[in-house]
Amino acid sequence: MSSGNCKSCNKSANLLCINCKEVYYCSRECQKSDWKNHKQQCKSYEIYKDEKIGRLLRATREIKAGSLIISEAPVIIGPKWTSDEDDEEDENFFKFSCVGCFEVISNLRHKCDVCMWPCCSPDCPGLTNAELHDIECQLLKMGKGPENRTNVKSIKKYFRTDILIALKILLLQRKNPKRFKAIMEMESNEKKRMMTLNYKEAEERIMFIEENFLKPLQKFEEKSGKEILQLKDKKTLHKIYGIVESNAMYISLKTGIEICGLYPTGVIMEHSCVPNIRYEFDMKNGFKISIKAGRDIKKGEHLATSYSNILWPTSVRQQHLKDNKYFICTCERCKDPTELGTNFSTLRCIGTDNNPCNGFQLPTNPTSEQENEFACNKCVIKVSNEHVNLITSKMNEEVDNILAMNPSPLIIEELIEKLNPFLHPNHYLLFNLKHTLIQLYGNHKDSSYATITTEALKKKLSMCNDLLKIVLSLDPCHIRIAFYTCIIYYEKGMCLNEMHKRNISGIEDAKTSLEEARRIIMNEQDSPEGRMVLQKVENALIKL
Ligand SMILES: C[S@@+](CC[C@H](N)C(=O)[O-])C[C@H]1O[C@@H](n2cnc3c(N)ncnc32)[C@H](O)[C@@H]1O
Repeated sequence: MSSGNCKSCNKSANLLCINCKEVYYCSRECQKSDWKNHKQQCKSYEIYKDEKIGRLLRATREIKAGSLIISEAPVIIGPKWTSDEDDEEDENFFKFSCVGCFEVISNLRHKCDVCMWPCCSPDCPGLTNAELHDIECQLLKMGKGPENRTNVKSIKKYFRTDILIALKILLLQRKNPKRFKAIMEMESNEKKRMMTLNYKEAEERIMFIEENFLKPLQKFEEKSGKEILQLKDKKTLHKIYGIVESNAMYISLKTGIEICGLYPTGVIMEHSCVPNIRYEFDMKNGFKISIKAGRDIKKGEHLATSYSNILWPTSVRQQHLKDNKYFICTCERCKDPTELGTNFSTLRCIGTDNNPCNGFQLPTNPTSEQENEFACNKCVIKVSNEHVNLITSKMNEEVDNILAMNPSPLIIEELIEKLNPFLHPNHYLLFNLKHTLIQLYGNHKDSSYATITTEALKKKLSMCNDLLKIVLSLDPCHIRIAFYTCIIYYEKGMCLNEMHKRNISGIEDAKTSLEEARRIIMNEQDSPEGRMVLQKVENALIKL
């Protein structure tokens, strides 16, 4: 254990400040008594305003990897404001969220005593929690209820959880005006989202809110002569949805259900496709967020998270950020046609009939939708962006269809063979196929470790090494795709273990790979998948 001198009384001490990891205390009392002095030194960031990005967080000193930078409670928590596609598809599928704790309920046995909205149990603690259902319960009570209380379609049409987050925020103006003000000061991208698809979808939700809850509220206000909510117009509701779309963070509950929350300082973090921040939520402690340095951060660096999926290629990430967060990302990965040397979007150049080419086609201007095209690094051939989008989306569809069918290793091998002449070996579509394939080699009925050939083992090992190069370039500190990287190390370890049994590799190599898998997944123990994979890796290490 490391030690130093207590910052308060100078005695020898080994209690390190968990936040900055810079100073020691001999006891909690000494730490508490010094907090007023230490507070400013401990804080490692400042809020800075940039012309293009708006507010952002900037490191005021060097921050070591793993240090806690921010720990704060949400200003609001609620169900997501968009419905999952699966739920929309099947209109008779009976799936609701509990209005108290947001967990899925598959029947309507229980209802909140006050507003009659579905809940998981009359004892659900969320129902009476001042931070959760209590905020909107009285307004929901004013609602008309479903048109037909025995018809699933009608019930589903009424109990819409996608409206709850906006209602909660609207009601904060009465329940907690300070929080309401803090939320209304967040970025809403008001002008940029005008008439976008998000705007149109929000418009429909707003009309539902007005018809079912705000009209009855207005009637009540007129009758009683009391104003309950000062702001309840369409413009305010659109601003609220704009704020939620631009700032809300997704939180996965233990059961895998995703909800969302707004955090006072957390929302200021900017986006980068090469993030330096990781965060986790404490479900048992009011969904408090802990924001930590994902790697060593230098003084002056911006604190950045990724609003997108870093396993998507640049064109897809760009479109997603443009459609949902209303900006064009110009981070080092987006500007680099090779995507940090991975060639994640690179195609093969097929040349012409007379002049076949073995070069590669790369985007010329990846951050510009209008000016971008693909150009060969060996010949003069260029391909338009639209053409590339068209052929990759067709291939994407085929890959998705095959992967959805629980394919055998052979079927995936055949598809890789088919796409190989058109794509760089590291292209994201081949990455997806190979990431599935390494998990099937040795573990599928057609390719178990008992029957797999040594040649196939060598192929699996080489594929694992290729995939590792990609994930370690995209996410060297395991900030966002730890799960994917851990799986590759695990499969590599299992493959090396089998090779050891066949006397073609040392056991140490297998152990090193499995230990790396364990180290990486340790940070992901909060998620059910993370815990499951950790268990799998530990079992494999025991059996070595
Ligand atoms: C969660 S907010 C971040 C805080 C915001 N900058 C503010 O002033 O409140 C997200 C919005 O910030 C802006 N933003 C975040 N990252 C950006 C980036 N890398 N480039 C340009 N704008 C960015 C976009 O307007 C985006 O919709």
